[in-house]
Amino acid sequence: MKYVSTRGSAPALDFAEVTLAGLASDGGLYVPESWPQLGMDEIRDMRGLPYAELAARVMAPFVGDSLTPDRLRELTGEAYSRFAHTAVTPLVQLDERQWLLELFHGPTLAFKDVALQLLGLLFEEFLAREDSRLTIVGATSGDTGSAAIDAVAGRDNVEIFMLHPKGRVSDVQRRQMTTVRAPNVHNIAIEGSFDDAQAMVKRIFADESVTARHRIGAVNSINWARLMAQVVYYFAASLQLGGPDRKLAFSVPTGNFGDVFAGHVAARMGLPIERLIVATNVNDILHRALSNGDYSAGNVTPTGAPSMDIQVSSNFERLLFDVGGRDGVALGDQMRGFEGSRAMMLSNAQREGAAGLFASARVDEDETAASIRYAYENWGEIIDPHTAIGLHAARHADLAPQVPVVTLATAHPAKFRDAVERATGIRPPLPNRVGDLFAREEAYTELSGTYEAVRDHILEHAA
Ligand SMILES: Cc1ncc(COP(=O)(O)O)c(C=O)c1O
Ligand SMILES: N[C@@H](CCOP(=O)(O)O)C(=O)O
Repeated sequence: MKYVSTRGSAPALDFAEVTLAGLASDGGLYVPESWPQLGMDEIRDMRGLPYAELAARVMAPFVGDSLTPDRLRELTGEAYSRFAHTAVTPLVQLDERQWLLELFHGPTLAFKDVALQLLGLLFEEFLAREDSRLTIVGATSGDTGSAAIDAVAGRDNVEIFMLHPKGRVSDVQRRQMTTVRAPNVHNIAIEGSFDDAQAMVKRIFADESVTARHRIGAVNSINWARLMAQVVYYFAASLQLGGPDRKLAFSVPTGNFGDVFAGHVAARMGLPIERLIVATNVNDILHRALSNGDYSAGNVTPTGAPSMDIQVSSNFERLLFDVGGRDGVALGDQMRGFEGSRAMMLSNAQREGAAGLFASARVDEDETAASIRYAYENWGEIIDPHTAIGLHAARHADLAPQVPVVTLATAHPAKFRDAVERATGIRPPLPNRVGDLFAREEAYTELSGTYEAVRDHILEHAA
């Protein structure tokens, strides 16, 4: 399997290379040069497999020759051994139609663990082969940071610099990052938004003063391996609810468009999916883009679902590439135009290509709180604000009544205790697996929002 850049001019790479590269050298994102196809019988045969085994089966075509099937199975077995639920991503039925796919049973309580527990192992595996080191630079609106740090803390051949927007993540999220004491972990709080942090990360990849001295790697969903691992739970949910012989819809709380793009990949591989509902908060660039083609980024508005306080959604570029004719050169021009003006209109081909599978909804702060309350009062379920946005969109989706709708429950409610308590009066306790989070000392560096300050800090502290 080879991977090509969405901007058409970076070299094609294999899976091991793409995992270590993160971002393509032309500023684009890597995607498989074609989608592996699974037949209906092949998908049916996967029913009943343990999650780690299912993961190895679904991912095998993407991994290609980079790992033997046995080694891939060993790594998925190890990656999912730390989850607190034997199903890894269990389904919970809410009523005859609505379901939750709980993705927060990993060590740091959000869906990011599903991919990052594996990515940490993949880094170790591929770096060992080259006797090489990786300097990871990442941006987080709260959840990727802790999941990535958990996955790489203490490993010899990687170090991680994680940027979060100061004051814009929950106290639990911040502490899950800043209380990890390992010599290879560096937390940085910047003035600004997640978009600012993500733009700096992309600039680091293109900055020769850094890349000449350090091999830079990515843990954000710009890294293809992140998305690949997220494809698996679409199969897991579908197989439990009658797939591939019954179509499901998925409602996905969306920020950087990684999670829902993984659903698009599952559909491209042959999994029958009725609809992917892109649920945004008031930072609604994706809802505008999908409903009227207007992809223009305003300033980020802080909300009670801070992990989705994102305007520039990296993985949307992957969708535009895939549904808009896979013309990397043209898309490169379009994306560079967007980077200059922060605005663009989708082409007709891009809009029509997306319309086949995607729908979208914008959910405001009052609706989010009402959705948390609704889940509690009607089903006794305590859900976090991100999940609540997905559930609101699921309940109001325009779908045939017989189609089951699975909302991706992306974070544990305890990560956003204040918002949940405001909506329900109940303060969800932190699960034991996060330990004495509030007794541990925090350590992080605060930097101004300038690129130079961040770059110089990395150059000064990278081993
Ligand atoms: C809890 C939670 N829900 C939803 C999202 C949105 O996921 P994505 O960025 O893959 O669209 C994020 C992070 O982005 C998140 O942390
Ligand atoms: N919500 C994310 C934002 C980064 O998204 P990623 O999936 O590209 O890593 C976070 O919590 O950090």
